[in-house]
Formats: sequence, structure tokens, C-alpha cells
Amino acid sequence: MDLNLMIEKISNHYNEKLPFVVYSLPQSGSISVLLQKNDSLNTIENLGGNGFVFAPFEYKGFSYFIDENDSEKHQFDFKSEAIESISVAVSEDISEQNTYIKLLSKTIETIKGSRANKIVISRFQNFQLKDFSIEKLIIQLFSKNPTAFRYIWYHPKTGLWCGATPETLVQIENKSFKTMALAGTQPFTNQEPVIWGVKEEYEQQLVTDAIINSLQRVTSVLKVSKTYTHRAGSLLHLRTDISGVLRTGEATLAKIAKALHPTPAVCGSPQQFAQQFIIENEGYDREFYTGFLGPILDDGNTASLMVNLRCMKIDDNQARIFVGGGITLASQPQEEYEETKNKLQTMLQVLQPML
Ligand SMILES: C=C(O[C@H]1C=CC=C(C(=O)O)[C@@H]1O)C(=O)O
Repeated sequence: MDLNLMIEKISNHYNEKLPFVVYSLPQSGSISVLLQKNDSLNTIENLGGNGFVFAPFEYKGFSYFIDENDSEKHQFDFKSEAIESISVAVSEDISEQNTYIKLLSKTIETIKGSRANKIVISRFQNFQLKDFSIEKLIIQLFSKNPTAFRYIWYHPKTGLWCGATPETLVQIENKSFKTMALAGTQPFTNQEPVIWGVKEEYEQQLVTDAIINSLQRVTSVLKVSKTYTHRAGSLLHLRTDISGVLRTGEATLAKIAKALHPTPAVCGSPQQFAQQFIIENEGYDREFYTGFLGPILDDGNTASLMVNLRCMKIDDNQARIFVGGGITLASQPQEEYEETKNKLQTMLQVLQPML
């Protein structure tokens, strides 16, 4: 279908308050669309079927789901480029900054006095939109960040969500799977070689170790790549690829997602301790930020589940952008705050003409 017609169709669907999802896999020149024909809120537990799943950070064993069987399905080509863009200036609220820095200091103190190695702390920042339209959002989102998984999800009960995430939770095809340990952040400056500090290497190694540990029970072969620098728009991360073969019979997509989510890239280590600390101390509900999402096909035998990072929720004329970072004993609160400011830019670049 023609691009303009497709965008118009999605926009009409949104105006009628009907659920839809628009997404593109990393490095793909094609965009997929599912337009649900009714407004029911579907959930699935077993991650089977064909459609698109959307799960919150506090995963209770079920995900929201747009089912292909209830939807019109479309695919269209779209060219995106890794455009170098100028940062969007952000005005700071000093009291919000101080509150966040206090929370970061408390987190470091907690890590000092406990068996926790890492806790991922996050915050949100609201931005007023002057000129929002779903058409602009689609064009802006999909013309940038070609290496990210980009999506717009809408359901009248969950609201409008949009993101460009660099992180795969798990990709499955037949019995093969791929995942990654992604952590450690610095701004992209186009300078070689990229130097990483011990703090970032340690923080990322914790993620790799936890993923390997969680997967051992459900996999028969496990391959771990060297750790390398991955560019995500204006940011760089440390990344290790982990791939292998799933154990026949036992390893369902739901089991793997449950074993991996939430990884120490978005929660911490040990997982339960970190999650409890986050829920009790962050002071807001992450909702779908740091949850997982993505298409599942072939009754769950093929899937690309991503971690919901670099994302925002748009409500009327306000965008709420979610950002966080891994805190360890070596963290400096002010630097961690600056890192979250840099992470805001991924979504601010998308919103730029609407601010
Ligand atoms: C929690 C986020 O990023 C995670 C993924 C990559 C690097 C991270 C870091 O350096 O702290 C975080 O673990 C976020 O972008 O909100």
C-alpha cells in the first residue's frame, strides 16, 4: 500500500480509538502494521499464537496482545537514515533533579550495605506538545534510528506508547535463539578508539552472567560473543551477543521470557532484591517502560521480543519520556543523572517538530 494512504489509515484508526501497532525490526526497511478491528483488550499467558505482545515491567505472567486473527495486517517499505541531529535543549527542574540524585545516593548506600551488586533506577520527564499528530509521529520515528526496534502501540486502555529500543530480550526462530547483554552508556562522539571504564565493564558483565545463568536450564548449546561497542543513535553501549539452541520440549517462548525478564540491564542483580527496591523507592509506576514487546508468529516458534527502552507514553498533548541507568557501588549520582538526560534525546529527536 502507498505510504501516505497507510499513514492516513492508521490515523483514522487512532481517531476511532481502535487498537493498533506499527513496528519495524532493527535494520529493516519495512514497516508492519496490525489494525485491530474491535476495541477488546486481549491478554495471553503462553505467548503462543500470531500477533504482537506488550508486557509491563511488573510482569504477572500475562501480556497484552494484538491478535493477527482480529486485525488487518499490512506491510510497507520505508527508508530510514542514521541522521546526525542536534540535541534538543531541555529545561531542568532543580527540585526534580535533587530528588533523583537523592534516590541515586540512597541506592548506592543500599548496595554498600547489602548483597546487591546493581540496581537500575529510572525516572520520567514530561514534555508539553504543541503540535502533535500521529502522522508526524510515524514519519519522525521511522525515519530515524534504523538500528533500533521502533514501534508505536495504541490501545484505549493502555494509551499510546512509542519507542526506539536497542535491546533484544530474545529472538527465536525454529529452535535457535539470540539474545544480548546490553549495558554501560557513553555519548557517541565519533572518536576512535572508544574507551570504557571498569564501572561500565563490570555493570555489563553482570548482565551477561545473569543471562547465561538464566538460560542454562532451557538451552542445550550456548554461544557467547566477545563484548563490543554498540551504537544506539547518539549513545554507545557495551554489548555481548548470546545465541544457541533451545532444549526440545521444555523451552517455550513464555518460559524463556519469564527466565530472562527483567534482566539486570533494566532491574538489577540479584533480581528479586533489585525489583523490590525499585517498586518501593522509585516513586512512580514504570508501566510498560522496561517491560517487553514484539511480534510473535508461527504459534510462538518465531518471535522477536525486545526490551521497552528509549520509550514514551503520549497522552493528549503531553509526552512522558522514561529513562534510567544501572547503579553500582562505583556510580557517581551527578554522572548518572547526566546519563539519563542523554537518554532523553532518543525520543526528543522524534518529538522535535512537535515541541
Ligand atoms: C535503563 C536503560 O538502559 C539500560 C540499557 C542499556 C544501558 C544501560 C546503562 O548504561 O545503565 C541500562 O542498563 C534506559 O535506557 O532507560
